[in-house]
Amino acid sequence: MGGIKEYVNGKVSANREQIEYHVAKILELIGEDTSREGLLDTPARVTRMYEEIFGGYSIDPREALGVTFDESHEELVIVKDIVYYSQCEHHMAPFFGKVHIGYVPSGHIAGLSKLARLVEAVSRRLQVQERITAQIADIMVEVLGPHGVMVVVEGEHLCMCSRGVKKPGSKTVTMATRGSFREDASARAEFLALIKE
Ligand SMILES: Nc1nc2c(ncn2[C@@H]2O[C@H](COP(=O)(O)OP(=O)(O)OP(=O)(O)O)[C@@H](O)[C@H]2O)c(=O)[nH]1
Ligand SMILES: [Zn+2]
Repeated sequence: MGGIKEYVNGKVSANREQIEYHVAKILELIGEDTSREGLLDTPARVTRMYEEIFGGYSIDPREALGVTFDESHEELVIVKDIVYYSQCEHHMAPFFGKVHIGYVPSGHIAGLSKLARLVEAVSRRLQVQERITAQIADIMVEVLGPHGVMVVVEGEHLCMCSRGVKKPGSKTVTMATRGSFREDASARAEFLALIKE
């Protein structure tokens, strides 16, 4: 993993005026009338939306996970069905679904809400689903040093639904395993069974 820059580079708020200007330009270039009532506030609204949907750039995911406790529990912990919304980096179209995280602690446990904060920090960016999955697993390893981590991400990609290949309802499932989950097929099977319940 690299330095803090790799994760924290949020610029939307600092560049608000420029973003508004360029959104208005795009509206013009697609043939819209930017002076009509319904579009008057659209550049500012889109910019505010960007602050939200790209808010992950302003958060270091390692800090999001930062609150940990020393605890001797060394059995599987799962937080499942964590809803996320992200934007695909190829089309800037939304993709969204659920993240399931399982880990076997080794001396440190994470505050449960912090796992959801970690998901927010890595997903509210331009992303690909595979990278969200791997980053969550790698940051869990880095911050908690667990015996093992397994992450499953389910996603529906609007760039595959409303355009292009047009296959609404298709789901992408990605998985990352680290440590004990990589070596132990029965641990993977146990995790997969528990997230299905
Ligand atoms: N692996 C992966 N691919 C993604 C993700 N999000 C979008 N894509 C894909 O990125 C690819 C970009 O392909 P291109 O051929 O460059 O773009 P395109 O011409 O718009 O492709 P189509 O979507 O097939 O129309 C598409 O196949 C998308 O489905 C993701 O999270 N992971
Ligand atoms: Zn896409």
